[in-house]
Amino acid sequence: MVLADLGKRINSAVNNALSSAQSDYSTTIDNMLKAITTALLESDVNIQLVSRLRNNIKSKLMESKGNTKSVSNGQTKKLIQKTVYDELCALVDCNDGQEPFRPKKKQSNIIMFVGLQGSGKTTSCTKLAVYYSKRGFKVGLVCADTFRAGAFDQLKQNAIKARIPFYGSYTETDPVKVAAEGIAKFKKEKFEIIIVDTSGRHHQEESLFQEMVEISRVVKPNQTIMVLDASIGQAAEQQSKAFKESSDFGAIILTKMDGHARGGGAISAVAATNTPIIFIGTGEHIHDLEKFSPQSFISKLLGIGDMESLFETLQTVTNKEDTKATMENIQQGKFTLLDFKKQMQTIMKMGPLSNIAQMIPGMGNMMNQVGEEETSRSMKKMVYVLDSMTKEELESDGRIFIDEPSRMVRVARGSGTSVIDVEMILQQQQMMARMAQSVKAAQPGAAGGPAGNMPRMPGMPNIPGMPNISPQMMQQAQQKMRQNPGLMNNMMNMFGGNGGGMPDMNEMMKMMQDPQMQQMAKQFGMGM
Ligand SMILES: Nc1nc2c(ncn2[C@@H]2O[C@H](COP(=O)(O)OP(=O)(O)OP(=O)(O)O)[C@@H](O)[C@H]2O)c(=O)[nH]1
Repeated sequence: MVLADLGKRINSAVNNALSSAQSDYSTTIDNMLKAITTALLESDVNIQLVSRLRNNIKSKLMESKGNTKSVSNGQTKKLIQKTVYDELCALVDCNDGQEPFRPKKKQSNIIMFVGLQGSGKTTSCTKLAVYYSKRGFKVGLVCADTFRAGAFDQLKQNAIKARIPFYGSYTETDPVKVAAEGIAKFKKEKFEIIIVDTSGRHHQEESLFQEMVEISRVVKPNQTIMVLDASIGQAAEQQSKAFKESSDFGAIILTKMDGHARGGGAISAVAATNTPIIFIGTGEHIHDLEKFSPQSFISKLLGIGDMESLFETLQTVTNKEDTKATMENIQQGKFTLLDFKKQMQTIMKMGPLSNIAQMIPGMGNMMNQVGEEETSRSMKKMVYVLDSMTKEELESDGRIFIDEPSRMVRVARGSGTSVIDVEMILQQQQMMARMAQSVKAAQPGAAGGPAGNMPRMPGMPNIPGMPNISPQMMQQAQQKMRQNPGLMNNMMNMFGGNGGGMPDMNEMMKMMQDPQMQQMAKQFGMGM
């Protein structure tokens, strides 16, 4: 059973309880808890932890039961959902009360990795290097694994791919010496984060622990991270305890959380040892590293969406200047092809589409319908088309292509696509441009002129993965926006109109709960 199945089973246990025709409150709760605990045990979560969760949920729900005889009222339903959510968060919460490590700019922060061979150490070193490099740190990688032949080549290949400077040796056999040299070199060159990858062994051996102690003494790390393979499930607890005695690591990265049934078991087992899990590895790609927080993890598990992670990701990829320029255009009722290109690039920079979809409430389902590969292919094609346009074309409202259709042929040829592909992009951009006009019309004090005077492409086919919007739907949306300027303001804020150039997540959350917005989203084919 993979983690997504665990989420589904917990959800269905809760939903069954909420819609239960059973008149007895206590029996309904017992049935729900039975289904939840079975699902958790089958995900390799420790039996004592499961039993504690069960008792906590039961006692909290019985305590606040009051005169409730069944779960029929809305208040009780909310209480059940919240209690289950809180207790699941507590199950994976490994907060030991310490302030998390935060690297400081303009000084050398040394991070040392430890873990067994094959746990995903080298991969995670590169992922973390990319994570910090995207946040503006100068990062270097040191390979102090002289035990496994090929370890340096692996780190080197990863580092080159990720464009991270690296240090290692093909001839030196002393890992302590390589680590010291690498650190000295990067410190001299004023690197702000130096990540040291160390050797692993297949088993927890005395020689490995001794090596960790020696490297640690020389390296003097600001943070030591242990890498654990989540597929070992509950055994993660024992492994982390064994390492703790030799290398006093302060944080854990759990790898291979993608598609592994035992991930939930591993997280809860580690949480029980009170060592913070700081990231989880969710794939082999360098961007498949997610900051771990109990709330984010449980929200994603239950398909509620995870705005916290979305905001974090957006912060790293959004170019404030670009967002500001697009917002200025929208305020003037414009949305050029260049604005369109920037939006596409932002979405594509955010990493694998399935990861982004998971963060947005309801979007995961949409991706499931059309398929990630198809959606991703369509988006890439769009970028190729936009890349083949001239500056004049990009800065235009698209009319230029209708006046001179030969431009479409040229762009199609240049991008290796077809004229239909170019037309489809123009249609998408026009749709956004019409929305921008509605936004302008709905602004307080605006003349409120109709927003239908944009050029229209006849008979456009659907774009897989993109909502299919009819002119009627567009009109309805425009009307709703004009009727409700508050809604429009929320939308503006969401796209960065709140002055800081960044989406305002509070506004976004509020907006998602707005019944009108939800109705509109439904019309646009986007679940919320
Ligand atoms: N699916 C998945 N695979 C991962 C993840 N992290 C690492 N891997 C894969 O796990 C395998 C082992 O990863 P490495 O980074 O080589 O492991 P290591 O711990 O450095 O191993 P040694 O260098 O031998 O000590 C590789 O095939 C990685 O691509 C993850 O989060 N998800």
